[in-house]
Amino acid sequence: MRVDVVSIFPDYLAPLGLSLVGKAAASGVLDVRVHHLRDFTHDKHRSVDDTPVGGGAGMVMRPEPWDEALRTVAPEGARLIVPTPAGRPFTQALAAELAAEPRLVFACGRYEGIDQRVVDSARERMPVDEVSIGDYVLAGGEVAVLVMVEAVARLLPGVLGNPDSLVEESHVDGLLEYPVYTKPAVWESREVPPVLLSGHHANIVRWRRDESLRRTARNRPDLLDRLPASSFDDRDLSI
Ligand SMILES: COC(=O)c1ccnc(N)c1
Repeated sequence: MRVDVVSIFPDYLAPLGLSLVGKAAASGVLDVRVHHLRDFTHDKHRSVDDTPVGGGAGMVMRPEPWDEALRTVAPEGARLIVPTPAGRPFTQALAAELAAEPRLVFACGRYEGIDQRVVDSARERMPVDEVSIGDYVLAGGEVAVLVMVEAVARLLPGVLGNPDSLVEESHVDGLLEYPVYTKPAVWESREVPPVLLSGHHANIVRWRRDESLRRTARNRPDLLDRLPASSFDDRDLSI
């Protein structure tokens, strides 16, 4: 997968060279390229923003540099992702969808955002998703790109040492993941749940599902509402 990121703060994307994503890039599974938006300006001041039409506070990012950048960086076949608080929610399902794409381009907005005509124009050439990583506002899209690229990269074949880790994790089966424990069996008088030491696989599986349901009911009851009734058996209702 090739990933291109356009930003006025390219250094913000340096963490993409580290850890899991960095290893994926080094192994060739991921080809990450960061571009400075100001390289697509032609005035003396390399300006990328201007005052909002219709008034209002702040500045809006000009269409011309963005259009040139995206036409240069995002050829046919790429999928454009625009991080914005006004976007559709970024979810594990969307991460999985994006992980199947051969080429992603991320446009990092700053100020009050990018002139909407840039997105409208790009939509005539490629799939465009305006995506939010949560119900809060950031100073720019760069942090959201770090989040999304990591969530996508870890799903790519060969990136995670043990792909089984992807099977039982939060949001994969619609539930939050169960609590995990390691040695020692007793730590500061706190015991690991005995069932986990029982060696009884079926009981361990049952206990873990019960804990997933309890954690989901406590922290994300909205997720339970989305699950089909067939996801639950009679025992679940007693939790
Ligand atoms: C400037 O971008 C943002 O503030 C942003 C991007 C993606 N998700 C958010 N929740 C905010």
